[in-house]
Amino acid sequence: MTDQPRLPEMAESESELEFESTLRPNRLDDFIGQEKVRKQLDLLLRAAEIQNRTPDHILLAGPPGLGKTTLAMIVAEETGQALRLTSGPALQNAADLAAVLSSMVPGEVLFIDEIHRMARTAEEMLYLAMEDFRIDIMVGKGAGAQSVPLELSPFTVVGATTRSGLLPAPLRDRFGFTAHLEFYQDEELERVLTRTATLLELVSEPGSLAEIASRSRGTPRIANRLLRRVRDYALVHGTDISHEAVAAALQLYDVDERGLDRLDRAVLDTLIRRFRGGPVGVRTLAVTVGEEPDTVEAVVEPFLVRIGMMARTQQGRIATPEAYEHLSIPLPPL
Ligand SMILES: Nc1ncnc2c1ncn2[C@@H]1O[C@H](COP(=O)(O)OP(=O)(O)OP(=O)(O)O)[C@@H](O)[C@H]1O
Ligand SMILES: [Mg+2]
Repeated sequence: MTDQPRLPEMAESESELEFESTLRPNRLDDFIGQEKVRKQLDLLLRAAEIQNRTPDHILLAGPPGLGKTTLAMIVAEETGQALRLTSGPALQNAADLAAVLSSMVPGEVLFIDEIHRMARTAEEMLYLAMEDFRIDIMVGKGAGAQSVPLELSPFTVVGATTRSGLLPAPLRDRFGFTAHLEFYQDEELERVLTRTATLLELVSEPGSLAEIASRSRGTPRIANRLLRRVRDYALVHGTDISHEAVAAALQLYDVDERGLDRLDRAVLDTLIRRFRGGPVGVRTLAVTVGEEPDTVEAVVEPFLVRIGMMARTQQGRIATPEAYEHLSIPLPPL
């Protein structure tokens, strides 16, 4: 899916996807961090098990790389049900969704990634399916077209979105539970990296994984990616995952001490130099740096806001004094 908000710096390749899937925890207990969401999900799944019914529909919301797909797979694993994968962009009309729904087995977990990008007609069919486990299929064309009801076996929808604000309220309301994934603490990312290092049989100097964690923008996917680049460096230079390897590899890939990459810095630099620190709309910023607005909105902005270098105002985005300081640009006189 090329137009999905992409993490900057390194595009996803086939091997990247493989790498990610080998690192996905399969059980809720192995999922690191997100304490609250884990407890909420655990309760929901256990209650359903006791009552011997399919769990409520679950919406997973949050920025890319925080574990939405991983959690969807865990839901299937924990309930012992089959997982069916589809995505918003693949559901371009009601017929696409009808084809998926009519072929589901009872109890199945239907994972709809990027659910905010579904076609409107498919969305309307999904409301009905989620609520009543029933859809109306149109048979025939033109004046002779007829709507035929089709009963479905109960199933659980797990939707994932990086932009829950774009979901129409009626669709949002059909989910019994919405999990809001938060950025991870450095200490949690260090645990993610320790787990990855063990799986990849890497030897690391004390503190070096913490160093990578602190530059990973609160995101497990980025932490794992950076570790992979450091691993490359260590491999080529015949070292362990040392502090020196971390520093050298991250410098090579333009990741600075605070975890900002080239795109983050370009956005801040544009905001400060071209727009005099703002306020400016996030889309204008994106177009000016030549990046997809979705990427800037879903990936860059949340990170910069979180680390206090960008602020959102009614009029648009502004650069904070921390941003000037980080880029070594003098603050304008008041
Ligand atoms: N809590 C976690 N513990 C361990 N590993 C994690 C955790 N969350 C994510 N990961 C790892 O990070 C990678 C990205 O996670 P995942 O694909 O689930 O993110 P996502 O939220 O679906 O991202 P996107 O919005 O881009 O689809 C995976 O390889 C997964 O192994
Ligand atoms: Mg995903």
